[in-house]
Formats: sequence, structure tokens, C-alpha cells
Amino acid sequence: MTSSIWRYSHLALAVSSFVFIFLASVTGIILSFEPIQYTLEVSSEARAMEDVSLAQTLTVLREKYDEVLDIQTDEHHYVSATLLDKEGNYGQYYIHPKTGKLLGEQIETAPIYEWCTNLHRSLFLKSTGRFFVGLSSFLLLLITVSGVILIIKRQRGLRNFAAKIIRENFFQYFHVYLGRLALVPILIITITGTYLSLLRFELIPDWETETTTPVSTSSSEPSLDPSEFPVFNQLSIADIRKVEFPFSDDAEDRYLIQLKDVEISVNQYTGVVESETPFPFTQIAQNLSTALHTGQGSVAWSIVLALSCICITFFIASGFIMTFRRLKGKTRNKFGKDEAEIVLLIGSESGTTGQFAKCFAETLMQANKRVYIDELNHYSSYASMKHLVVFTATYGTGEAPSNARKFSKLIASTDPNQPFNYAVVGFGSLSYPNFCQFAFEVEDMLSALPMSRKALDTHTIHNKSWESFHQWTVQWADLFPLELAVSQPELAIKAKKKEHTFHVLRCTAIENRTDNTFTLELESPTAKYVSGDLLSILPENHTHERLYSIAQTQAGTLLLSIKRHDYGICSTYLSNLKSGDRLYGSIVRNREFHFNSKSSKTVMIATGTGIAPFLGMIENNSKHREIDLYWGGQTSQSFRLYEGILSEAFQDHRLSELRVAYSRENASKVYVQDLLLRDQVKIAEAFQSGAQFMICGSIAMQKGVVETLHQITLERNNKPLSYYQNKGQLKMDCY
Ligand SMILES: Cc1cc2nc3c(=O)[nH]c(=O)nc-3n(C[C@H](O)[C@H](O)[C@H](O)COP(=O)(O)O)c2cc1C
Repeated sequence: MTSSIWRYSHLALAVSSFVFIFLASVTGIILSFEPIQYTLEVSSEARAMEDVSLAQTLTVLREKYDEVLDIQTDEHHYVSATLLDKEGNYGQYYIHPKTGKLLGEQIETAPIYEWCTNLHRSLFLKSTGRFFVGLSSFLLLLITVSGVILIIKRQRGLRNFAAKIIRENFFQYFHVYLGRLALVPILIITITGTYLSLLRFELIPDWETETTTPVSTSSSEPSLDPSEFPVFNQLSIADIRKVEFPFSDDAEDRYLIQLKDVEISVNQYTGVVESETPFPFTQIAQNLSTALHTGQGSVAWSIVLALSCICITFFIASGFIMTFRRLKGKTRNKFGKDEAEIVLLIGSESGTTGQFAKCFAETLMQANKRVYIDELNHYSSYASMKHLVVFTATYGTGEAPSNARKFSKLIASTDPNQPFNYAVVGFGSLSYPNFCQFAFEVEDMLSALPMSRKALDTHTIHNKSWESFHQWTVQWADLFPLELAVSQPELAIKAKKKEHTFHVLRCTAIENRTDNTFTLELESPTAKYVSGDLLSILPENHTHERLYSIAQTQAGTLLLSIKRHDYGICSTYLSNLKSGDRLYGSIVRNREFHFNSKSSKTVMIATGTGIAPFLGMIENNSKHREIDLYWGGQTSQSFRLYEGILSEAFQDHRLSELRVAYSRENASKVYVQDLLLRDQVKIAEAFQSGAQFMICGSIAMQKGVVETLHQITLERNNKPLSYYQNKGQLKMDCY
């Protein structure tokens, strides 16, 4: 079955029961404090002790008090007794099981817990409410099961169930992360809740149990003192639930003792066990279910239950936010499919691609273009189409998202009846082995059509980068030419980050005219960062941020390596900074691209300014882990910018190997891929020994490097590159 069927089931179950589940979770959080509060209020001296026998407790109580009616060990393991003291006071008191000392009166349940219990069990609607609560418990069980299947699919198999989750966005990440963490407690809560409801409605048959009667007489001879009864000496006070004392002196009246799973009656004179009645299975299961469902008797379990209920409320909220985002990507069309000149088709699983496409469509409509927007699964013929743009995400192992699965069949069976230009924009993540694979497949399918003409190369977007999308819109609009000011979709507007002031320490002059690259060293008293994080800068009067990869130097300063683009507003501004100037920016955490200092070997691959984070990682390699750096630039002059830092690191053994490729130095071009191929034996061994590989630079370089690495691992280690990427050995930050 496909993921989407499971997703729809997961959603449909949640929609049908979320009100009840929400109420049950909130009251569950409150109720889980009851056992904790109880434990705090009752004297710890009343706790049932394993090493105190029933005979001991019984003896002290009989000595101290006039009359004892019963002894109980409650579900929280506290001992109490109903008794009449020498002053004539009668009541149920907590007692010290060894000394018989009175430790206070029985505690009444606080009204808030009673109120919550009623709401939790029956919504104050008696049997009808109980039915809905029971049903919701069962539905939550089904939601949990469908959720587990979705996690397995997302993690690409059961084997990877516990593997690291790739962080797409906050709600998705924590929905999966907490789902996995709280899975067992939630399964227990739902199974026990469902079972208790079934019992309540007598839908579970009772197994009759037989009473065994080893001694059938009710003799009073030979008479023993209760403290000498073998059974009372064998039983610990912690084993018993309740002891009812004989009602009268008649030998027919016995001690009735309830243990966890059996009730026994004991002759009050001889101490002989006269009958044993095991509790029915349903009763034992009920007791266990109640303890597990309510946390009675265990503060630790009560805390787990409270946290699980908090997780359930988070799942409800995050689930709805994700669904809302998915639906938000849908757009109403002003023109019919055969009237539109520009057709935009979307392949999206969780809706973000749709939102980018929707913003693009709206901008085109404002520019009076006849636009039609739809899902790839609805691909058909479009009578007036001149331009087709496909925006698609990739899922699973390089597969189509759910609303694009039918596209390959539809395109094979639909003949476009006029020539058209096409462009494909792939949305994906470099954290997955098959980066934007489906977008490339769509491009192949479109290029095979007789009347199609490629307008632009397939453009790939890592991690929903607005910056990258914006670049593509400019390129595409230039084809007309059109002035398009596409507004940023809400989801691409990141939560406002804390802005810091940076002081410019040094800005190198651009020496190499072809490269136009310089370094900028900054210092901030407030910003916290590590190499691999990003510095976000919002140029004045501009709405979209520019991101630069950070190197944290040994001195703790922030070093950037920047290429100045001819018409680049931000890069030109940065290149003109002088020491002493101020700059404002914020830090974007990039956890997926931090250096793992536990890894004994790291292979770093970069071209151009992509070297920046590696400069910091190498400088801070104080544990002298083995680091091999492969760097590609245009000429040896390009390398000069980094030479000082790297040769120092080499001498200090912070850098083990440095391999440089120049693409414009000699007649024959050399790229980093060529160096990797040349060192393929070492590279294959490094993968095999668990080394981490880090790639930083342009998407074009990343594509070439990944292909080469894949070729090496396949030929030398008989494993695809994805095998190592799934093991977390490959980290990429490319743009
Ligand atoms: C379970 C899962 C699997 C994914 N697999 C891939 C993949 O194989 N290749 C890729 O480039 N991106 C992959 N991605 C990333 C998505 O394609 C990317 O986040 C995209 O922006 C999501 O767009 P959407 O919200 O429109 O579905 C995957 C994401 C998830 C959650």
C-alpha cells in the first residue's frame, strides 16, 4: 500500500476523533499528577516493606489497638488499617507496617482529580460518553499503528526505524521524533484504555475460576496464635492487597486475604488455608491495565504517562498544521486548462512545493498572463499552452510525490498538439541520496515529447531555499522578458531570527579578477556559531536574505569566503567593507553540516568559496583527527586566499592531506572529481572504515562529485553511495 493511503487513514482517524483525544490527553496530563501528589502527601513510613511479614504487622496491630477490622496495601503500595484505638477512636489510618504507628488518616481524592476522572472516563455523559471515550482510545491505537507504518516508510524500511531523522521542518521533525519516542507508552495507554472500556461494557467474557478447598473442616483445634500461622509468616505485607479479619469467634468465620491474583481464606484458630480462589484472568488484566493506564504505584511511570499525553496534544497540533500547509498549496484557476498560455504543474507531498508554485502563479496572473495551475497527476492536453513549468519534489528513494505518481503514464498516453517550451524546478534535499531525482525524470519524459523544447536546464532547490527559487524565477522571466517580483511564500519566511552586530576585523582585497573572491573576518560579542552554520544578511530595502557559510576561526572570530557577483547587491556591499565597519546579520543553525569530531577520519570536498566552513573545522581540529581536503579552484592564484591558514594547519597536523585541482591553470582542466578518481582506492577504504565525507560548494560540483563517489563505492566496495549516505557518512551543503 502506498504512503498516501496510510497518510489519509492517519489523517481521517485523527480528524474523526481529535476532540475526544484532545480532552482525554489534557485530563490525562492532570490525572497523571494524582499518583505523584499522593506519594508526596502520604508518609513514606507507610510504604509496604518486602521484609515485613503479615504476621509481624498483625501482631503489632493486635497489641496496640482494641480491634482491627482489616489491613490494606493500596495500589500505591501504602499500608493502611481500619481499627479502633484504645481511646475509642475508629477509622482508617495509614500505619507503619513494622511498628503499627498511626501515620495519618486516609487521604480523600482531591475534587479536581474526581472532576477530571469523570471527564476522562465519560465526558460527564455516562454510558454514551464512556462509549465515545472507549472508541477514541481504539482510534488512537489505530492512529498509532498507521503512524508507525508512516515512520517506517519515511525512514525507508524497518531497519532504519531508529535511524537519524532528516530535519525537514520543525513540525515534521518533532512529529516523527516524538512519535518514535512516545510510541511504547502510547501503545500501552491505548491498549489498556480500550481493554478497560471493553470490560466496562462487558464485551470481554469472564473466565470462571475454580475454588480449591484443601481442608474442608472448620476445626478450632489445634489452636495457634495468628503470629504463628505459617501462611502469615510466609506472606510479606507487600504481597497482600487486603486482609479482612474474622467477623466473630466462630470457626466458620475466617481471615479473608486478597493477594494480587488469588483470594485465600485462613482458619482463625488453626491458621490452615481453607480455600484458594484465583481471580479470573479478566480481573488480573483489569488490575494491570488500571495500573498501567493510571500510573498508580509508580511516580516514574506517571511522569512517562504525563509526557506521553503532552506528546499526543503536540501530535494533534502539529498534524493539523502540516495538513493545513499541504492544503494551502492549492490554487483556484481563473482560466480553463485550454485557455492558458502558461501551465504550471505541481508534484508535492507535503505542500511546500505547491506554495512556491502558487506564489509564482499569482505573480504571473498579476502580470496579466493566462496561467493554469494543477497537479502532475492531472496532466492532460492544453490547447493554448506555450510554456510548461513543472515544480516537483522527490520522495521515498527518488520517487514521485503522491500527486505526481500517475504522471509517467499520463504523459505516455497524451499527445500535446502544439509546440511548447518547458522548464523543470526540482525541490529536494541533499540529505537524501537521490537529490531531486524525480525532477530529472520529469525532464527526461518531457524532452522525449516530439514538440517540446527545453527553455532552461532543470533547476534544483535544496531545503526550500527561497534564494535559489528566486534566482530561477529571474532566469525564467528573462526568457520573455518579463519583470517578475514573486512574493515569498509564508513558509519560506523563516521565523524572525535574533539579529547581531558584527564588527569587521578584516576584508581582503579582491586580487584575482577572474575569481572575484575575498574573505571577510568578523567579530560579534553576542552571536554564537560553529563552522558550518550560516550567516544570514538582509540587504537594505530587500526582502530576501543572503546566506553565507561560516568558518569559526581558532580565535573565535567568524570568517566568510565570498564571491562578488557583477550585479550582486549583497556581495558587492560586503566586498566594500573596511575594518572597523559594522554589519548586521543573524545566525542560521545548520546542524546537518557540523563537523563530527568523534569521526576518526573526514574527507572534505569543496570548490571555490565552499571551502569556508572547512577552514574553520580544520583550524579547530584540536584532537588532530585525520582530515583530507580536496579543493577545486580556477587557478593557483585562487588558492592564495586560503594558503596561509591551510599551510599552518598542515604543519600543526590539523590537516593531513591537501589535494588541489585547478580548472584553468593548464591546458587540461582538472576538477576535484578527477582527484577523487585518482585516489579512488583511498576513498573507497575511507567509506568502508566509516569516515565522514563533507561536500560544500555549488550544486553543479555536488552533482559531479556525487556521481564520482557513487562510481567509486559501487566499483570498489560493491555498494551504492546511498548506502553510506543512509548511514550518515555523507553531509552536503551545496547551493
Ligand atoms: C520521507 C522523505 C523522503 C524524501 N526523499 C527525498 C529524495 O529522495 N530526494 C530528494 O531530493 N528529496 C527528498 N525529500 C525532500 C523533499 O523532496 C523536499 O523536502 C521537498 O521540498 C518537499 O516538498 P513538498 O513539501 O512539496 O512535498 C524527502 C523528504 C521526505 C520527508
